[in-house]
Amino acid sequence: MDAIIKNFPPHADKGEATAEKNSYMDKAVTDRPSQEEVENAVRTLLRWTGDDINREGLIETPKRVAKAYREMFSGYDQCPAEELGRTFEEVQGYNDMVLIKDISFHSHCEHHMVPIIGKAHVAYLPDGKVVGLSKIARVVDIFARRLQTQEAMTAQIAHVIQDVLKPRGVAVLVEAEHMCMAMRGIRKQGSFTLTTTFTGAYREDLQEQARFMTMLRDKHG
Ligand SMILES: Nc1nc2c(ncn2[C@@H]2O[C@H](COP(=O)(O)OP(=O)(O)OP(=O)(O)O)[C@@H](O)[C@H]2O)c(=O)[nH]1
Ligand SMILES: [Zn+2]
Repeated sequence: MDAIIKNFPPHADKGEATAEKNSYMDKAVTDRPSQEEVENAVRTLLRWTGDDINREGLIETPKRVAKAYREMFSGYDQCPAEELGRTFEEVQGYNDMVLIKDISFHSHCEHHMVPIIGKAHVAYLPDGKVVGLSKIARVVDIFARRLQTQEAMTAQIAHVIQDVLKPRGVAVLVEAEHMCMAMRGIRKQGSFTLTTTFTGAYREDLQEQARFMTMLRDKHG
């Protein structure tokens, strides 16, 4: 496990980016500003809205926003691989699909820093060992609490489960609404984006893929 958990700044490459350097499994070492700096930055954004930063209702806002950001972006302080470290082998030889549906998440798009609201559906085909169900949801949350594109988040969830748990295959389907498309820009409410990543048997065997999709669809009736 130690070999997998590495620490380095996620954007610190000096023109020599490698897949390893940008590993989705890392606990990022961040270069955070001071409390004073971040509160000043929020004041600048408040001025950018056109509001009066000195009115009573906004006095504490910079502090609140700084605190909210630490919570909403807490995924940078956590390592998804670590969550998958504890596994169970006593499952009576169970080796069929484990599917966790409807894992709700809130993320933020890396382009506009506004919410992405959606659900992830994650399945894997065990190879002798399973992981606690909540750990899969924790992995989704960790990646969601970073700035994201939906495509990257979908791939990251699938690949970390594949790399750490080493099941026969992983299937991830993410469905989400992007507030940057609903609240601004094109302003399309209710449009959902679906993304999938399949690894191992799910990628190679179309029947396994179809079974995953059927089990998801069955739930929706
Ligand atoms: N592929 C992908 N695109 C995303 C995601 N989240 C937001 N976007 C898109 O990122 C694009 C950024 O486009 P730009 O033209 O650079 O920025 P913009 O002028 O704000 O774009 P508009 O939203 O079209 O006004 C937009 O088309 C967004 O819809 C995502 O998770 N995946
Ligand atoms: Zn966006």
